[in-house]
Amino acid sequence: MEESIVKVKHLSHRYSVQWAIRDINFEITENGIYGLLGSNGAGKSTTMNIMCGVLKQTEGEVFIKGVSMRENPVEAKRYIGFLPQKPPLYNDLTVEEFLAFTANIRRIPTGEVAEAIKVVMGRCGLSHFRKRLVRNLSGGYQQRLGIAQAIIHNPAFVVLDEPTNGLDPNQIVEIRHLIKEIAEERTVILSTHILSEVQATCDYIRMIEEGQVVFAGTVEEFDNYIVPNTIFVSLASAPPVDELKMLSGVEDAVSMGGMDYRVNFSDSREAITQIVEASVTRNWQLLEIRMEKSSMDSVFAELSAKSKNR
Ligand SMILES: Nc1ncnc2c1ncn2[C@@H]1O[C@H](COP(=O)(O)OP(=O)(O)OP(=O)(O)O)[C@@H](O)[C@H]1O
Repeated sequence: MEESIVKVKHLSHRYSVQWAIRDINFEITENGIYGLLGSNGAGKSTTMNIMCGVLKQTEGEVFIKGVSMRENPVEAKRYIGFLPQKPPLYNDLTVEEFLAFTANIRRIPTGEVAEAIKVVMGRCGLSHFRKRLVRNLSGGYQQRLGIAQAIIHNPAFVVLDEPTNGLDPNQIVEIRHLIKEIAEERTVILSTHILSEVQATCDYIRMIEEGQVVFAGTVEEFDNYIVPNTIFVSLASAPPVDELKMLSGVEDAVSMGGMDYRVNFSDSREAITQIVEASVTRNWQLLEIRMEKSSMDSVFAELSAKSKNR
């Protein structure tokens, strides 16, 4: 049996009267970068805080490497590195001092602290700034330090809550690069409400909306979830849609109003060839033909609407 890295079972949480998350279930058994995607207030931070043991759930269980976070929090937390939405940095310490403080909290044996700091500063590109006060680091380097404190004890599982939030475009690229590097050796789960973030960084997606998981799969599956690959066709002299449906390679066609059609195909090359040929011989006056891949944004909008209509 594959070893479970993290298992979330029937997780629900209520702040006073309102449920923030309701019956969240998932299991991660393979390394990779997992995106927890959802709009603001969807329940991402609540889920991450519970997974990392900084918030106690109302119902359900979280297991990290088979260890219950509720029953054995100290042991479960050994396997986790966590960068909360607001990085827990101390402005008046230098980078090195802050990492020494973190190493202590993480119970790294005294004799191993210096080496652990050196390794993590190298990994996160912080070595040049070891003597700099945290307050004097740029936003991007503060985030690097936030990631460094999350991995200093070499955890198998790293949780990053909105790791690129508030960074400028260059810093975002650098942090994404760093996340990919640290994920080479471990499982990373990151939250974001930005679709392009998931596309650029993640292998898998869990989408959460109004406290419930509405999608779980690979980024590619997510992209194709609602609308399968189709062909968009625009014909100035629009024929009845049935004529398109009769063409070989075409499985179905719908009129989108005016001159536009969406065509489902069994064979894309055959369908395109047939449409182009027919538009010449039957004088349909082809204006445009292109493959359509559902955009992440449209999938996101549809999934959000679906979860609201449930
Ligand atoms: N401490 C709290 N007390 C009461 N309600 C809270 C608290 N923290 C979060 N909530 C509510 O719980 C719901 C989920 O919030 P959560 O912060 O988990 O969402 P999120 O997906 O991380 O959103 P964001 O991207 O805005 O941080 C929201 O409706 C939020 O208002």
